[in-house]
Amino acid sequence: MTMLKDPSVKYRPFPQIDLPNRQWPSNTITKAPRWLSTDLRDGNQALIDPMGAEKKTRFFDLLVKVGLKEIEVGFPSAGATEYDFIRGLVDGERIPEDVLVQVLTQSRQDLIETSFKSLAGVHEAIVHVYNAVSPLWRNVVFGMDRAQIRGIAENGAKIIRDQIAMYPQTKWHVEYSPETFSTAELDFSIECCEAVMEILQPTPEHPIILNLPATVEAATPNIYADQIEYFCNNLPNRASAVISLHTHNDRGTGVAAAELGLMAGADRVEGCLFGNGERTGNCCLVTVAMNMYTQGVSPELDFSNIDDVIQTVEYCNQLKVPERHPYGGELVFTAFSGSHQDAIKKGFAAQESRNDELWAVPYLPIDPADLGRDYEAVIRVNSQSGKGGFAWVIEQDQGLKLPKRMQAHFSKHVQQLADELGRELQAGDIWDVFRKAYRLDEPQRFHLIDWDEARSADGTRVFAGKIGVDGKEQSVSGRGKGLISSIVATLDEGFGVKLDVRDYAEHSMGKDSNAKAASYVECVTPDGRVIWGVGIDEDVATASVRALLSAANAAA
Ligand SMILES: CC(=O)SCCNC(=O)CCNC(=O)[C@H](O)C(C)(C)COP(=O)(O)OP(=O)(O)OC[C@H]1O[C@@H](n2cnc3c(N)ncnc32)[C@H](O)[C@@H]1OP(=O)(O)O
Ligand SMILES: CC(C)C(=O)C(=O)O
Repeated sequence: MTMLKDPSVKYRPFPQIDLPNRQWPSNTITKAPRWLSTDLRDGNQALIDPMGAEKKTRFFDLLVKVGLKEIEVGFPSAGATEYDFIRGLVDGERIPEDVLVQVLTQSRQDLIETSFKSLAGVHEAIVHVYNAVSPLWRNVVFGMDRAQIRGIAENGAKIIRDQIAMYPQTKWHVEYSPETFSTAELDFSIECCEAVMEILQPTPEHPIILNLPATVEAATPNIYADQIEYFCNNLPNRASAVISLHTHNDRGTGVAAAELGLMAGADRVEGCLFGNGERTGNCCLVTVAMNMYTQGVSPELDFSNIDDVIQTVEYCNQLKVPERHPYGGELVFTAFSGSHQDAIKKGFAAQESRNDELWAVPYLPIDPADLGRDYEAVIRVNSQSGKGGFAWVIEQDQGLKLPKRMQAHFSKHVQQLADELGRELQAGDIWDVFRKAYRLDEPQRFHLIDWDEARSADGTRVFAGKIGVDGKEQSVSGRGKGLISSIVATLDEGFGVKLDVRDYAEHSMGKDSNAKAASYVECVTPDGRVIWGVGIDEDVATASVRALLSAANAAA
C-alpha cells in the first residue's frame, strides 16, 4: 500500500487565481476558433514509433481533407526524418495555398536556423519557438533565474527576426510559447511574451501567436480559464496577438480546459485528433469541434466520415482510438441496456413522425449519421437488453415490425439465449431464435401447399386449402366471416386444432411493390396458452394463412 493517508504531505492544492471580476463563466462559444493540429509534432513525439515519411504524408493529407488550415508538421531539428519530410512537403508543392504549416524549435540558434532551412521556399509558414517559464523548470531544468529565462526567449526572438530577413520570399508568422504557462506566475509569462513582442514588433494586421500551454495539466479547467482571461486582460498590445491554447489531459480535462479557455477570450486551439500527444495526450480536436457542432455552431472542420478519419489515425499512430472516445469510439452510439434501447427506439419514431430537422433523440446527443455512422449499431443486444432492443435489431435486419405484445412474448426466448451464450447476440442469432420460436422452418406438422378462397351467397368466406400434414397432403376447408375466421374454422374442423384469435397485425416489409408482407397472429388455446404465429409471404393474404399455420404448429 503506497497511497499516503494524508496526501497533503506530498501534494499541494493549486492556488486560486485572483480574478474577482471574471467574465468567462457568462460567455459562450459562438464561432469556430483557428485550429492547429499538432498531430505531426506533439502527437508524433509521444509515439512509441514516431511516424516516417509515408505515415506523416498520409496524416498530413487527412488533416488537409478534414479542413485544418494550420498544421504543425514537425520539429525539423530533431533529425533527418523530420527535416526531409518537411522539405518534401515544400519541394513537392504538397502544401495547399490556404494551409499554413508550422514547425517547432527550441530557442537555440542552430535549431532555429535548421528550422528556417527546412521551410525555405514555402509561400507562408509559422515558426514556433518555446522555452519553459515556470519555477520548477527554471530551477530544475535550466538552473536560471527569471531574467535569464526571459533572456532565452529574447535571444530566440532576435534569431528569428534575423532569419526572417534572410528568407524574404516567404510570408512568415511567429508563434511563441511560454512553455509550462499554466504552472508559471502569470506576470512572468506576460513579461516573457511582452519581451518577445518588443523584438518582433507584431501589429494587429500581422500579429504574433502567443500560445499558452497547459504543458502539464495541474488544476481544474476553471483555473486555466482564469489564467487565459487574466493574460488577455493584462497583455499590453493585446490586439497584436492571437491567443492560442495548447492543453494537455493529465487530469482528464484537456478538452474542458480548451473550451473554457475559448470562453475566456482565446482565438485559437492547438490539439490532436482523438487526443494523441504527450502522456495522457493533448486536447482532442475532434471532441472540441463536435461539441461545438452539437451546440449549433459550425466548427468548420469536417468529421462527417469519422470512420475513415479513425482508420488513418490508427494506422499512422499505431494506437487504437478507444471504444468510448467521444464521437469516434466504436461504442459511443450503441445502447445495450433495455431502458436506453426503449427510449432510443421511441426517439427515432418520434423524430420520424415530427418530420423536422431538430435533433431530439434520448441518449443520443448527436445524430450518428452526422459522423457517417449508420443506425444499425445504435442498438445491440446482450443480457442487459430489453424488448425494444431486439425488436429494433430484427426490424433493421429483417424488416419485421413485431407487435408490442409479441415483443414481450419473444423477449423470453432472446433473454434465455443471451444468458445461455453469455455474450452479445448478433442479428443472425436473434433471427435464428425467432425462426425457431415461431416455427418458420420446415419440417413442421402443418405446412401450406396451396390455398384458395370463395365467397358464398350468404356473404361468408370459404377457405379451401391443401395442407401438408405430417408429410401427407390433405384438402380441407372451412367457412367464416373473413379470411382469418375461415382458416380458424378449417383448422378446427379439419384437424381439431382450436384457436381463439386475440390479435392480428400485418405490414409490408419494404416500400417497393416487390416487398414481402408479414402477418402476426396472437391466439389462445382452450387450455389457456398464449401462442403467436408468424407468416411471411409475397402475398399478404398468404402471409396470414402461414401465420395461422405457424400458430397451429405450436398448438398441436
Ligand atoms: C513541451 C514540448 O513538447 S516541447 C517539444 C519537445 N519535443 C522534442 O524534444 C522532440 C525533438 N527534440 C529533439 O530531437 C532533441 O531534443 C533536439 C535535437 C531538439 C535537441 O537535442 P539535444 O541538443 O540533445 O538537447 P536536449 O533536447 O536534451 O535539450 C537539452 C538542453 O537544451 C536546453 N533547452 C531545453 N529546451 C530549451 C528551449 N526551449 N530553448 C532553449 N534551450 C532549451 C536545456 O536546458 C538543455 O541545456 P543544457 O544541455 O545546457 O542542460
Ligand atoms: C511546445 C509547447 C507548446 C508544448 O508542446 C507544450 O507545452 O505542451
